[in-house]
Amino acid sequence: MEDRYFSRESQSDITRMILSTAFFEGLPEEVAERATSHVVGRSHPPNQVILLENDWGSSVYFILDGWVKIRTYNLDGKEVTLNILGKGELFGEMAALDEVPRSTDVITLAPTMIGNMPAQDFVQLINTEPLAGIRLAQLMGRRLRQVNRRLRLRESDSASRVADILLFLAEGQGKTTESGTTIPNLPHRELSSLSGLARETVTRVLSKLEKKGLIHRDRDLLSIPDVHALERMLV
Ligand SMILES: Nc1ncnc2c1ncn2[C@@H]1O[C@@H]2COP(=O)(O)O[C@H]2[C@H]1O
Repeated sequence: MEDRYFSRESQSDITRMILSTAFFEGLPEEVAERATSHVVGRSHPPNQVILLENDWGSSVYFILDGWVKIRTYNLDGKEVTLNILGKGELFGEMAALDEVPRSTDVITLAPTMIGNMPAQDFVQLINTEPLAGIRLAQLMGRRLRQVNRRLRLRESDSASRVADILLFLAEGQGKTTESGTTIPNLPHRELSSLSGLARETVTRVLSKLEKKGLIHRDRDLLSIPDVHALERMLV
């Protein structure tokens, strides 16, 4: 699939989608509209590199649809998935705020639509709108909590570690419906890389969780009827 810039006519859709993300919730309309006035929407095929570790860049990215993986490599050259971000999340804020190179690679995992905001507009927004600063601090706090929890569970059993991964996907992009919280039904190799467990182990644990009624799966979605029941597994 070719990259495709959205036509001018759909720019208002892009703006609407960005304004409906959690980051902009509660911000004065005129402030949010000014901040997003230079955003360019772009759709990407799966497995497209959006950012490369150590590159310099000048944009912050809002995921409008689809999902991306945050990837780095360990000293043996093995790929490590640090996180998977979905619709409504943003990335690229670290280099934008610190004026340092990108800290990781970011790659699409599915057809993904992304809004690119010039870093200077993002920084200006954070500088002038306290609520935007709080939203950013909340987002970074959530990501730090997730990393801490993953470190704490490093030596735990495989069921706790798979539950942790499902929970943090739910925290980032879960949608709550009547049947619980739903997240994308990601390929097991991605959950394996994210949890540090073998793919076969992930497959086995997911089947057990499904038998116990802790998750349900269909082709594209995985639903968690009771998030607290999964939380109780984190030992
Ligand atoms: N552990 C993580 N969880 C979620 N996002 C991350 C994590 N590490 C890096 N990122 C994002 O990946 C981006 C890579 O480019 P930046 O360093 O500009 O900003 C980074 C963050 O937005």
